[in-house]
Amino acid sequence: MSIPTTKPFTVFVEGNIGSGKTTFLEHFRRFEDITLLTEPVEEWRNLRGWNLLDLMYKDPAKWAMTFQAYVSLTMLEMHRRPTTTPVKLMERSIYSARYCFVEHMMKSGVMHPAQFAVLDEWFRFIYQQIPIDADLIVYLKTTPSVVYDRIKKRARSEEQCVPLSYIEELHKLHEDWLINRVHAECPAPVLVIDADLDLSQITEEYKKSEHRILRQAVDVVMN
Ligand SMILES: Cc1cc2cn([C@H]3C[C@H](O)[C@@H](CO)O3)c(=O)nc2[nH]1
Repeated sequence: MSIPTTKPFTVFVEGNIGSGKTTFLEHFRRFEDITLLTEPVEEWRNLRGWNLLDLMYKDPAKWAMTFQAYVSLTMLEMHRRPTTTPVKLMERSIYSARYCFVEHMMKSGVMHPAQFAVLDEWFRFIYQQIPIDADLIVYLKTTPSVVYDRIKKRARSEEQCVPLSYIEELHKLHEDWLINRVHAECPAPVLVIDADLDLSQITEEYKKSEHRILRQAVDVVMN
C-alpha cells in the first residue's frame, strides 16, 4: 500500500544504552510500509578515519562536545531524510541527544558550560526552524542493572569502561523527559514498553506496540 504522504507518521524509539532499540526496530523490518532508520553508530565510529565514539569514551572532557555536535548533525540528517512510506521509525532523535546525553555531560561537569551553551543554541535554532516532531515516542523502559549486564554481554568495545552510575544517570534523564515530561518540546504521546523482558518474552510486548503504531499510522494517513 503506497499512499503518497506529505509527512509520514513518525515514531522515535527511545531508551537507555542496551534497552533493545535496534532489536525493536528489526521487529518491524517485515512491514513494507515502514521505513526504519537505525542509529548511525558506524558514522560516529568512523568520521574520515576518526572514531569519535571511542575518543569520547576515552576522554569525555576533551571530546564530548565534538562527539555530540556530530551526533546531532547525523540525527538531523535522519530527521530530514525524505521517506516514501506512510510510517517512519527512528532510533533515538535530536531530543534524546539534547535531553539525555548532552544534559548529562553538562550536569556531570564533563562538558564546559560554554560548550553546552553552543550545543543548546544549535538545538534551539533547529527546534524553532525545522519541523522534526514525532507523532509517537516508544520508550523502551528498563532497569539500569538489567541494561548494564546486557552492555557487558554485548561487549561493544568502546562501552566496556561505562560505569553503572552513568547508566543510572541516563535512566533518570530518560524518566524525567518521557515519564515526568519536564521538557516542553516534542509533546508527542509516549508508549511505554517493559524492555526488561528478555528476548523470548519481549515479542509479545512488541506486538502490543505494533497494533498501536500501525493503527495510528493508518488513521494519520487516511485523515
Ligand atoms: C542522540 C544520541 C545517541 C547517542 C548515543 N551515544 C552513545 C551511547 C552508546 O554507547 C552508543 C550507541 O548508542 O553511543 C551517546 O553518547 N550520545 C548519543 N546521543
